[in-house]
Amino acid sequence: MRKNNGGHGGVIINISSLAGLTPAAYQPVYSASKHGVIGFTRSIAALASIGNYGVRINSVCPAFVDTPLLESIEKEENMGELFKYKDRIKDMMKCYGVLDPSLIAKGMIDLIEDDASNGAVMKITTSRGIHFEEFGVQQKTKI
Ligand SMILES: NC(=O)C1=CN([C@@H]2O[C@H](COP(=O)(O)OP(=O)(O)OC[C@H]3O[C@@H](n4cnc5c(N)ncnc54)[C@H](O)[C@@H]3O)[C@@H](O)[C@H]2O)C=CC1
Ligand SMILES: CCCCC/C=C\C=C\C(=O)C/C=C\C/C=C\CCCC(=O)O
Repeated sequence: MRKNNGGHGGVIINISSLAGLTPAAYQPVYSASKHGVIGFTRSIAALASIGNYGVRINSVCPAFVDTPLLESIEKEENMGELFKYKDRIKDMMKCYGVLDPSLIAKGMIDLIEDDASNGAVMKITTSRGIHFEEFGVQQKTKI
């Protein structure tokens, strides 16, 4: 895929979560993995820019989305000792709302079409729709 390796370039979008930017008390391991996705995305995006890969790498961080994943909290085998908190997670879904998957698709198309976005961290919530996390260190670099 890398232009400097015989490829044609392109766009990679890594799927993180709002739980990759905020603490998630009832999903600590999930949250840690999603924080890792963001760190990896931003780092490899910086390398892609330095190395002239012609590949843009971005990440998307949705809040709750209406998919079968949300049903996973109903199973003790998934939640382990945190199963006792499942009603608190359901309360959060009621409080913040649940996004339609079509909005995540729109956000991803926006990232594909925006050739100025590399290393961007897109957030998608019911309250603010599609928007971006701002970091102190430059997050977007043109490729
Ligand atoms: N649904 C939500 O509220 C949110 C989901 N996300 C993220 O979005 C991504 C997609 O999640 P959903 O569509 O909601 O989940 P989902 O559970 O509805 O779909 C996940 C899909 O991944 C497939 N899959 C699982 N393990 C796999 C493997 N080892 N190799 C290949 N395919 C595998 C499953 O068969 C399933 O089709 C995940 O990374 C999730 O963490 C992020 C924020 C919110
Ligand atoms: C084994 C546990 C995995 C369970 C995964 C289930 C759901 C995953 C959901 C998410 O990734 C969404 C994460 C966090 C949303 C948190 C808060 C929403 C705040 C919204 C807002 O500020 O408007």
